[in-house]
Amino acid sequence: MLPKVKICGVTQAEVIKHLDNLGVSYAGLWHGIPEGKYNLSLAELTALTSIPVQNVSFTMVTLNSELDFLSQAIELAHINAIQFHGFTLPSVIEKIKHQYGHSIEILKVIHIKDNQCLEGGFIQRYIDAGCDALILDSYQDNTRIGSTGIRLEQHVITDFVSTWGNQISIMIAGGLSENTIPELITSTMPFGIDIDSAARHNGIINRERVTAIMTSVASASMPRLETTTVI
Ligand SMILES: O=C(O)c1ccccc1N[C@@H]1O[C@H](COP(=O)(O)O)[C@@H](O)[C@H]1O
Repeated sequence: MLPKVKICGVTQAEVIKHLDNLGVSYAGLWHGIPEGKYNLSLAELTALTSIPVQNVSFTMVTLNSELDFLSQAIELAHINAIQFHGFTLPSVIEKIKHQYGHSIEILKVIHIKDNQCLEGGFIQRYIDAGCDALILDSYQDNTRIGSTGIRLEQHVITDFVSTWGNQISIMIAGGLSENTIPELITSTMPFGIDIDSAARHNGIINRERVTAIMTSVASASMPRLETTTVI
């Protein structure tokens, strides 16, 4: 199975249609990211998630852990998944899962700084709370919580996947592009990849950029043919 692709920070209806046609699995829509450059109001989130799609899961990306805020978005917009960025408590995830069950997929970002996992002691609790997948991403500080441009070192990814990959699906984020995807897929074959910056041209998500990413994922995932030398 091909790794799933999430493209993050969508703000336009036309982009949703492109992502859906290109076979992208998750469209990340920012809501509850104060002053975030792609942040959407509830009305904008509701409008974008009303577009009919075949493939894409509408994924609300948020730093907000307040239950009233989350419930309002779930009940008014047509979201399929929530990506909790930042330091959400496992109890919040447990409550959302308890209330909405399988209708909302939960992706929890696990932040890596200087090769250390900042939520190291919480991973089992996130899994037990009902998270569907974890996203490993690089973290700099409170002002650069995502899109840091810092790629995770391969040994950090390998260690994490070998420790937790038998319990939960793992996605990888952090400065990925069509140039770095092949190495990641060959060495790790993650459940999914999460991309923001590399999907853009002049700051706008671009069909050609996403096509390059999808092509890279598909070709890197093809089984290699063994060559036999006949003497
Ligand atoms: O980009 C940000 O500043 C940001 C802020 C709050 C939540 C998420 C944010 N970015 C997310 O980081 C990953 C990886 O992006 P990239 O490919 O490294 O540019 C993605 O989910 C972004 O939306």
